[in-house]
Amino acid sequence: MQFKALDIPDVYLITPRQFGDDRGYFMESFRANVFADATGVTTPFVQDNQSYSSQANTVRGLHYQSPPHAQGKLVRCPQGAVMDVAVDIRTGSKTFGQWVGALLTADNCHQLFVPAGFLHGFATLTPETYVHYKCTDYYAAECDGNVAWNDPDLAIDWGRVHGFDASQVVLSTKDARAPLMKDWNNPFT
Ligand SMILES: Cc1cn([C@H]2C[C@H](O)[C@@H](COP(=O)(O)OP(=O)(O)O[C@H]3O[C@@H](C)C(=O)[C@@H](O)[C@H]3O)O2)c(=O)[nH]c1=O
Repeated sequence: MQFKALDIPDVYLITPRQFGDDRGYFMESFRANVFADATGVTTPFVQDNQSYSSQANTVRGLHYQSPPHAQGKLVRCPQGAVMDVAVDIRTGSKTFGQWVGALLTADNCHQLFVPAGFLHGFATLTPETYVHYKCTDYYAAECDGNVAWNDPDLAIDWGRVHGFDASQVVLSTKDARAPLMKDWNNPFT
């Protein structure tokens, strides 16, 4: 399993090792000791989530849970393809307000680790897309929050070269009403 730190420290792109044969392949998709050694994150993952999006150009995000229930997330795409994005909202961070993204597909088996203190979101690049992620804290509705996926101050590229079409975006009602960063109170002080 390979871990590559991205341009924002603490965000990792993870490539599991595949053992291929005539049947297909086997891989370990998560291993706690290897993950902790590579990232230094020892907070256990306590909840697994899966979402299914029927259409391409669906954006879920940008989401966070505020302290004391902030979540680190280990994200993968077992069917289809997504552009997965992490935005640094850690007050005082040198990379505050910056984003990194990774193409996660069922074929490349890549995973993105998004630490606590980040906004997280993804755009589906294919119909019939599943996203699975492990979380380091339980869902807490009262700590749930979001920021607009298309905030011009963030200027996120949701995967235009991979076919993402912003004019066709599919959003939840909640995400369509999300505030801009400049109008939002950051709970990560
Ligand atoms: C996230 C979550 C939602 N729910 C419920 C609340 C709501 O009624 C329903 C759908 O929730 P949402 O619309 O927030 O689902 P969704 O837009 O898919 O939200 C997710 O987006 C990605 C990008 C993340 O990073 C996740 O943490 C989560 O915020 O599911 C849970 O019961 N447990 C959970 O852990």
